[in-house]
Amino acid sequence: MVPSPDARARGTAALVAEGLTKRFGARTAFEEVSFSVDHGEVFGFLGPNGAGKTTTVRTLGTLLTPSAGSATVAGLPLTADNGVEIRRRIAIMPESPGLYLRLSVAENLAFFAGLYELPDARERITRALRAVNLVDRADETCRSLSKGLRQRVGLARALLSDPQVLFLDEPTSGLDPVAAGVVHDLIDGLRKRGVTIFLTTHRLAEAERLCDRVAIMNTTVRLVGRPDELRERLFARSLEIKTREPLADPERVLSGLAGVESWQRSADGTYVLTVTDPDLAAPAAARALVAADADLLSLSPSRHTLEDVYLQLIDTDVEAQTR
Ligand SMILES: Nc1ncnc2c1ncn2[C@@H]1O[C@H](COP(=O)(O)OP(=O)(O)OP(=O)(O)O)[C@@H](O)[C@H]1O
Repeated sequence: MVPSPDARARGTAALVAEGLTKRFGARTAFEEVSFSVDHGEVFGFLGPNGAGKTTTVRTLGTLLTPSAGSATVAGLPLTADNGVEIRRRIAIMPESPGLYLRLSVAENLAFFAGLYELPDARERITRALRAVNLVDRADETCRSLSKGLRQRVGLARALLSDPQVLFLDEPTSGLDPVAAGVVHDLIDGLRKRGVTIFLTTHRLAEAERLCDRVAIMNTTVRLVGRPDELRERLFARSLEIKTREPLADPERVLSGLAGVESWQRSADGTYVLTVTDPDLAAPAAARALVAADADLLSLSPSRHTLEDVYLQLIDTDVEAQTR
């Protein structure tokens, strides 16, 4: 599971894409995609339908040949000559786990261990079943399993080869929140064991919970960073103030405060202060409100979610296209 010590020692990234592009005839699936993923990182790849996420996974996974650009996968340049060795070092869990429904869980895993020509198949299958908490379901046919359990068998299949880099394409697609939560916990467990994970998802809360960094993708990579970094980069910092009654003279109370650039009142009556320095602005605002005899209900920094960041970027793209 853990990347080979020599790869770590060389300080190579687990995954690098530089100007990677894939076209199908006149249609561009993705273009000029560049990013780098560190060993042991969980890297989220977010984007709307048709953004090129699955095609990127298939290209990095050596199933498609790029039209332009270059990449390094699990320490090896992505070339036709390296295809076999790259496939030995990685695993891809596609959106649909691709199991033989008439075979049992263990039979499926044995079949794939044979297909991948893996040594010590029996131990690997036991380890993979343990990793996804399915030891006691090993003899059940996959047909009899729920979608969530089949997804876990798919994950066990991907883990058979002890991959250095694991590509998870929409791993919780179609799962209910409880089943999705189980998959999240399993992904957390893999991260703790040092597996590098490249995760495509539509679920922004999932990316926020699981990923060290995310790339927001819409044919090309629009933004890469930690979720909190992206929030800061895209949104001005602000403070939200709720009072029991509207302020009689808000301009007098809120303008000119230390660390505050401007203020406005939102439709629900909250005062939103755009701030340059929250450490100065929050106490200054609290003092001013007390001095004005206002009944202060709450004063807190505005919380933007990764979903806000995503929608802001994707909306900008839609606007640009319709202009
Ligand atoms: N084999 C193919 N031949 C032609 N076009 C393709 C092929 N595979 C993908 N495409 C096109 O490439 C674009 C990107 O598709 P891709 O499936 O990678 O997007 P995605 O971000 O994974 O979308 P979704 O979230 O809906 O799965 C789409 O316009 C798609 O129609």
